[in-house]
Amino acid sequence: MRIAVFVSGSGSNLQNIIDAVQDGRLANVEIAMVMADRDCYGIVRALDVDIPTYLLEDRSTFSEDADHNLEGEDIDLIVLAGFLSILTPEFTQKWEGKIINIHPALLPKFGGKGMYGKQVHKAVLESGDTESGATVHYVTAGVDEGEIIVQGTFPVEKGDTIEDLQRKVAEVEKEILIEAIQKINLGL
Ligand SMILES: Nc1nc2c(c(=O)[nH]1)N[C@@H](CN(C=O)c1ccc(C(=O)N[C@@H](CCC(=O)O)C(=O)O)cc1)CN2
Ligand SMILES: NCC(=O)N[C@@H]1O[C@H](COP(=O)([O-])[O-])[C@@H](O)[C@H]1O
Repeated sequence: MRIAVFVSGSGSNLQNIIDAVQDGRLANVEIAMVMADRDCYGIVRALDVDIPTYLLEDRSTFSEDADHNLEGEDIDLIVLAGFLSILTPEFTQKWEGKIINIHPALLPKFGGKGMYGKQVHKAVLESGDTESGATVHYVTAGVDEGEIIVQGTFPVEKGDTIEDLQRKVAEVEKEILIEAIQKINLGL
């Protein structure tokens, strides 16, 4: 299975996929390309292992530019990994059922436009919820509205900070993203 990974940030989820391919947890999966909508450390991680990488900085045309780069590459799955731009309806329609995203909360709670990174953790803490987690879902034109594939949970403890949630989310994401990709890879 050939996958393309879209990034905007540190690329910890991309690194997790790279590691899983290299150690055999993701057998017969190839990261064919990485595309970024801004200069970010995710690009460094991709270049370190010689993955073809594209920096598409014009946000107004990212979906169109990304689609152009995907043409003829036989991509089976697009993974949004810490990706922060909203893809156009045209793009999500063309690639329907082939785009997944990882979100740092238990959707459908704490999702939608404006809900990314620390904003999500802040909202979870302010809600008083005693459980949170992360979600891998299919991507549609709406933001964070697609069918849920896998979720993982952790307890939110009294006194937890945004940084505590970031750490706990990262641990759960390491598991569920690989589980989701493998599930799709196996046609389950
Ligand atoms: N069409 C879709 N595009 C994207 C989806 C999706 O479900 N449908 N998921 C997001 C990922 N995401 C949450 O998991 C998310 C990312 C970004 C935002 C957001 O509000 N972004 C800001 C801009 C932030 C920036 O560029 O620094 C905005 O659009 O105003 C919300 C949710 C990826 N794309
Ligand atoms: N709504 C999108 C969103 O908030 N994505 C979140 O960005 C973080 C950094 O990812 P990274 O380290 O892989 O770049 C991850 O926790 C991911 O869930």
